[in-house]
Amino acid sequence: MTAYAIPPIDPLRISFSAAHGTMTPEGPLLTRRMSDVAGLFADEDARRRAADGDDPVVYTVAASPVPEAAGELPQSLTTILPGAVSGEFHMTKGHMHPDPQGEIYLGLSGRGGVLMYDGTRTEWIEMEPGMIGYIPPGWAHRSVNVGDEPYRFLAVYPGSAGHDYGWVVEHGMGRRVYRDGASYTLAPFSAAG
Ligand SMILES: O=P(O)(O)OC[C@H]1O[C@](O)(CO)[C@@H](O)[C@@H]1O
Repeated sequence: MTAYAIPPIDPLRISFSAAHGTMTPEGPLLTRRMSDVAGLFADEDARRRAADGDDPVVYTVAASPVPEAAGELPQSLTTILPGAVSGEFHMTKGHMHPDPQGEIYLGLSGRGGVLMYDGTRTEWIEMEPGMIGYIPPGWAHRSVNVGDEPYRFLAVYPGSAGHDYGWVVEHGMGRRVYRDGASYTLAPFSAAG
């Protein structure tokens, strides 16, 4: 199956591969390449050059068939490929839940983090295999790969939470995450340009 199931759905046994980022049974698979993330990185010219070049995959999201519908608890595996644009690490677009509800991430492989922003305060949670990152209601969230291998995590979230990407475009995310030697540093947020 490569689509969400239609409620009401039966109880499901879902297996996932931390090594391959797949779910069985499968739901929708989303692939975001450099050409899909205009305006995401601070250095938009460098992003455009990468998109016009080999247009690398920035991240994929493999969902189970559990639908994004009220009352359901969908899950997905996100894999952020290693890399950076002018030193700024690969990341997800980031969004706010228009229906303010929490979400959990479970780190599966690689090194990453969750950047959260509520419009005033910024929080950063380092993620690694075996770590749960909790995103409370009212916090926009973006995941970042700060390592040199794919960073993968399981997300579980309320099906009616929704994805508001416009909020992040309007308010930013508080910080940007840059390579700093073998580690990383959080810099003040700047608009893409
Ligand atoms: O929707 P974005 O910000 O591109 O990021 C994808 C993330 O959002 C989710 O779809 C749900 O929060 C996750 O499965 C995934 O990690």
